[in-house]
Amino acid sequence: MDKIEIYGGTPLKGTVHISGAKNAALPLLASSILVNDSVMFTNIPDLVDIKSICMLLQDLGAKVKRFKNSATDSNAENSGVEVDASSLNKIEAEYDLVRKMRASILVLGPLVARFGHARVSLPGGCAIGARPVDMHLKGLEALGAAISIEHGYIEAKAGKLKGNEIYFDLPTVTGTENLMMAATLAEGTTTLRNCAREPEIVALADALKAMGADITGAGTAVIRINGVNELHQAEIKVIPDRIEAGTFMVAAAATKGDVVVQNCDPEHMGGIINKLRQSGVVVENFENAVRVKCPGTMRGTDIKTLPYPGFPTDMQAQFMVLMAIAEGNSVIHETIFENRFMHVNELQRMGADISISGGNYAMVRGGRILSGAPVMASDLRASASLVIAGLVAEGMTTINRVYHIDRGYEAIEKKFSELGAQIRRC
Ligand SMILES: CC(=O)N[C@H]1[C@@H](OP(=O)(O)OP(=O)(O)OC[C@H]2O[C@@H](n3ccc(=O)[nH]c3=O)[C@H](O)[C@@H]2O)O[C@H](CO)[C@@H](O)[C@@H]1O
Ligand SMILES: C=C(OP(=O)(O)O)C(=O)O
Repeated sequence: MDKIEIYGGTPLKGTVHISGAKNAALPLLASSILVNDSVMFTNIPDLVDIKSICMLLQDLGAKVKRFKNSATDSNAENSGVEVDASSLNKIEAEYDLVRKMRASILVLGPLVARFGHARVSLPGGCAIGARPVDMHLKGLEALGAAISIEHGYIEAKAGKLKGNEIYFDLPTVTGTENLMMAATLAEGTTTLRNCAREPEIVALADALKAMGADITGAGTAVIRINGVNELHQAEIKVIPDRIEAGTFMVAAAATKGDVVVQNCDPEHMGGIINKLRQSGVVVENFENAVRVKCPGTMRGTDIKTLPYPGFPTDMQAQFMVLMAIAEGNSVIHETIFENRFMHVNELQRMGADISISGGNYAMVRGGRILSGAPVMASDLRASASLVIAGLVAEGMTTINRVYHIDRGYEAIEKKFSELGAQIRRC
């Protein structure tokens, strides 16, 4: 099993190029199921999760081709994917493919919308929490699908889906995406209320519109979809990964470096930039880039994870490292997932002073000097936090189980090496 070794203490310096967003690319690739033709996607990151969804689409019968698109992308290697779902001939997403990645649930809405029938393995929980899909299922029922759960599979049957009013109890990202995709081919109008407002949802709505869908309101709490009979060919470019960008920004600040994070959208990163500035980090915004420097002492600042545009839960673990070394105390309140502090024990092994209270509060006593240690990655963003801790720590850190990181960070060692870090995979 791969490990990452880091010899810490070097301030990061230079420019890093951000890849396409995993959490935008996954629903986009799933949306190709809605089209009885081919759809071309560019700026697709080279990640294990992308391979997983491509394998799932292929297993359903779609033709999936990876290609390079050096004309539009800076990371030309493997950056394009063409999906032709006209040959799709299976409506069952099997357990062996779904268990690799929760986001496989995103094929449910498109399959029912196009074929009136889908069988998708229940994705189950994961290291960060239970992660139910009840709102996805209630929404599909409201559109007229009969849902049953048997033998670990969700079965959804419908004639043609019919537009309806759907109110989400909580703003769910993949739930909003699944229902938005399902409603594009439903008869009549669907109104989704209390929607998630993440940039990835706007990106999906824009892509569906380019394919011929009639959608308004994406990025607000109310999305309206007038169903159309069919969608058509399109070429879609994936938006930059705001979480990858945020991870490099935190790493730059934590190592007291000076880094230009290129190919990102500062508009999507307000929550992250705000907290960095409150901690005393200098962040300059440009049109498609930010520059992060940390000339002086960093201060602890309290953080509460919230749905977008609030501070993202996917940046909580990385920020905790910054708070552990900043002067003063801070409280980190995780409100989205019930079990997203798995990195705390590992950070403590490196010298961080953190205690958990009430299950979802972490009290971080800052001003600590971290020291390298062997640590274990438990999930994707926990792995990223351990990489940042390793970059800051004195001496050698070895991160085990780094397969988690390959789900969501393209060429992470290469990108950090190019900024001067002493990091290698072994
Ligand atoms: C592939 C992808 O885009 N993943 C992101 C997506 O996950 P994902 O879409 O799974 O997360 P949700 O937005 O659905 O989860 C938000 C909250 O709603 C709850 N919930 C969700 C659905 C449901 O049917 N019932 C229910 O109770 C969840 O347990 C959680 O407490 O948004 C999360 C929150 O920003 C991010 O951390 C993930 O990186
Ligand atoms: C939790 C994440 O992803 P997923 O929803 O695919 O598990 C993430 O990207 O941090």
